[in-house]
Amino acid sequence: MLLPIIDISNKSLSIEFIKSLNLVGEIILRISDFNDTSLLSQFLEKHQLDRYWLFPVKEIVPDDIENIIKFLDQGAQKVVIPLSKLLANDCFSTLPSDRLAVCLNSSDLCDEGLVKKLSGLVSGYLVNDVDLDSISGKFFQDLNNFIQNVQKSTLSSGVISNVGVMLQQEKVDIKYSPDLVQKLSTILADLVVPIEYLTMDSGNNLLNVADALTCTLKSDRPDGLFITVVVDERDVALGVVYSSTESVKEALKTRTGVYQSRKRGLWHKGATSGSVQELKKIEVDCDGDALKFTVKQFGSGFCHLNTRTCFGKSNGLVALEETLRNRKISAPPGSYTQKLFQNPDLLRSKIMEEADELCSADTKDDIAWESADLLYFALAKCVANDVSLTDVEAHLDKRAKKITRRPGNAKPQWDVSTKKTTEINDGAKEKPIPVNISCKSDIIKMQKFQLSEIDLIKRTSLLKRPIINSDDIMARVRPIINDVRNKGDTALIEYTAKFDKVQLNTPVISAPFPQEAMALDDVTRLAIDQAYDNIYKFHDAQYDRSTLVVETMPGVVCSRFSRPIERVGLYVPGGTAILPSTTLMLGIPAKVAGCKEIIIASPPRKDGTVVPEVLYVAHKVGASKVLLAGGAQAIAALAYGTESVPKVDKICGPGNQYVTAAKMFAQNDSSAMISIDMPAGPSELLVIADNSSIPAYVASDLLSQAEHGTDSQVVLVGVSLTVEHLANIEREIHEQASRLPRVDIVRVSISKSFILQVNNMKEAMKFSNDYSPEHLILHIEEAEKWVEAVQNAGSVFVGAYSPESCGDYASGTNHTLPTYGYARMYSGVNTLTFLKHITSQKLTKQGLKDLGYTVMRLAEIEGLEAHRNAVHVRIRDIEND
Ligand SMILES: NC(=O)c1ccc[n+]([C@@H]2O[C@H](COP(=O)([O-])OP(=O)(O)OC[C@H]3O[C@@H](n4cnc5c(N)ncnc54)[C@H](O)[C@@H]3O)[C@@H](O)[C@H]2O)c1
Ligand SMILES: N[C@H](CO)Cc1c[nH]c[nH+]1
Repeated sequence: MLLPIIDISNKSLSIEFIKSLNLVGEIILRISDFNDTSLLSQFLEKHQLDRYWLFPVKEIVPDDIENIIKFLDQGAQKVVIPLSKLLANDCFSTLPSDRLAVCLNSSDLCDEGLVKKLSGLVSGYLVNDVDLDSISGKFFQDLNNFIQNVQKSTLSSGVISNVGVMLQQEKVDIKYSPDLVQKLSTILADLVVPIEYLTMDSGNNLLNVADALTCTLKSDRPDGLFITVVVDERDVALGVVYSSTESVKEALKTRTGVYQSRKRGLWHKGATSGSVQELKKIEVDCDGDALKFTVKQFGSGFCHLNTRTCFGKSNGLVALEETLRNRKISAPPGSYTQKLFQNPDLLRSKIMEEADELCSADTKDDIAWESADLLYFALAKCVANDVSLTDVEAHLDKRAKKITRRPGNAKPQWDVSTKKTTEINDGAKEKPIPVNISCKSDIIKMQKFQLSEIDLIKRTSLLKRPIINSDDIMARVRPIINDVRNKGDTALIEYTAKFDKVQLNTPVISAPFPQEAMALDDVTRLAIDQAYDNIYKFHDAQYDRSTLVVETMPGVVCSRFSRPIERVGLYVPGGTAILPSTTLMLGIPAKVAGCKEIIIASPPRKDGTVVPEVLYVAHKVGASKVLLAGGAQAIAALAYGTESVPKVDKICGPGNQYVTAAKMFAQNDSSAMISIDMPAGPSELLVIADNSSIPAYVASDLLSQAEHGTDSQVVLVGVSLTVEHLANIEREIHEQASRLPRVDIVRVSISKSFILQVNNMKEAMKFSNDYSPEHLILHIEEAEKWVEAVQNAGSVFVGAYSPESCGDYASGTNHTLPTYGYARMYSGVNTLTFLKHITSQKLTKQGLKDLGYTVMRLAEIEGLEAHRNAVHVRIRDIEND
């Protein structure tokens, strides 16, 4: 759409105008002194900008990133770096890609490899110096291709990239028109417009901001109005209204809630009732047919019924804040809340008491309960001092933009830790670590061993996985299985309520699944479809549909043909992560094999529904039912059947210890008559890396498995790594881990994992084969050559550009693989997992005659006379013929 650009040294800028501009999106700020933050600080304070990019003039972008971090910490959404600098310096890759943009020339768009080089580095692209006349020619096509490649390359990252087009400024008659904005928006490009060319009114050669906003919108109403959702600063929906270009113009000019009434024309919200609105933001929805106005609502509320919203009462923290505010104004006699307002000492004591109780809580319920208590008293403190939830959230949002984290150590009086790890790298001064989520200060690191320094006992212990107390787990699983066998659906529903905290009416959804329950956005659907195609291709190629025919001797023909296993149950874990990918990995080979009935089981979401992505895949693979249950209860239902779940012949899929134990139990129970794929457990990975490896890649691979669960185990086998190289890998592990949303899981799994230094590749391979990892990644020179030496592993990833994530999701191989060392004797899930083979034979008279004496002699040796006789009666006839 529109990306306004402002030179902050320009003294004649209107504060009001810039504030209005910021309501419709981010603004690019041109700065000419990168070392002086004061000019920028003054500018930001004066104009109260909260959404902006920084675009330093070319010469001043420093190679060292300290200053960039400083600006990002200060709140810049993105910093723009010239292409040459970005590619020349590795250090930019340590910054989050959603906070960097690159400045390119139009000629760079034709460089085919560029998008790949920039992917994962930046999320904004400014195409500089574009000739206005070229926009309708070849440039437009190049730009379109470039943008499509950018979108494809960021498909799975969830980061949305902006591409802005900056026109050459030399032309005096330059005209920024809504048509131009509209044309670029058709290929998802934004027009960068210097503020001097923008207006909130009208003017010669000036572009009206509201026109630029609404020209990209489409209305599906005959009156051409745009549906507008109005939300408060906490994103709570207040109501739905309509806007026109005129009303948006007025709203931007006045920075208040102005809409278009279908009956009364322009509608200044609150003009008569006093319930006015201060406009905070206007956004366009993803497909350009609706607007969202974020407002600060004054007065009794948004609704004509004098309630805050048109959708009834609020709940949760919003409702609590409202109640506390009301109590502050007038409270019923004896109100405890008012007592708190009047007695700050009591309030202080309660906050301390509840914080202490929260620290001691350890079950899910207790933690939720104690957190609720603490939030109540914390909010009472806020309301007593006129601090709103919005004020609190503004701080959180500001902190979320910071990419360096504070050490986060507790003050001495609260510090209960035994080890005080405040220094990094043996005493080196702690340098800022780009991270935006965690305040924990401990270094995230793996244990370290040197093969030449450990004895055989230690080596053997390193090969073992953490011990699971199977008696204990079995004791928990057995009653669950028995209950499901005896009480069927009722038990399933009870256990889902107990473990997954969801009360279901029915535990099963049958095909055809409702379209709305598997509705996905285009990007997600495309990603799943592409993964589906690759996985299908690879698994289809595994299926040899021909019959094997061998004439073992003249007249003796043996053959073998395959048949699908008819009814299969596929378990898709869902405890800590949603796993549509596992649905693909199990469902596709079952479909390729031709299984008649595919039933997918997965724990339901908190609202009792199935993750739409999982349901979409279930639909694609032709599943007949989805069972909304997890754990041992789901496995029991599949193994024994219930009123609504048909019993299956084979159960496949990974899961936690309860799932694995239940699969093993059912497999050993002959009354269940069931087989399983393999005993798959917590994810694991072994990386072999030498000095040619790229530390950031090695670390990223280790973390990609460590994030699965606290029980995941990752191993790095270092081949003669130099001290410096190993330190780089360790630093990357810490820095990248600290930035992960699942840092708390990683902190535990990484601390249980280890690095083993060995002297050469032979030692490394020997250790890896003995360990038999689920995944093996080779970050070594001539990696391909070493694949031959792999004896035991679930799946191998060869070279720097084969991250395990590709195999986890979309390259084509399967990700349900043997763990726990079972790669010594099991294969991962594949098409054969869902097939069985039947053999047949046909002997001619002559064939039987020639083989008969051998068979009769062998039967004689075993003393099985009936066997011998079955041949004898025939041979006798043949010989008498
Ligand atoms: N090898 C692979 O291909 C692969 C792929 C994905 C995930 N995984 C692994 O699968 C596992 C997924 O585990 P998860 O927990 O996230 O999901 P899950 O679906 O396996 O388990 C969740 C279920 O566990 C049951 N449960 C939880 N606490 C229980 C208790 N105290 N007693 C009895 N039952 C209980 C509940 O019924 C819940 O629905 C992880 O270990 C992960 O590493 C492996
Ligand atoms: N790495 C897992 C197998 O161990 C599979 C997976 C699912 N989602 C992401 N990865």
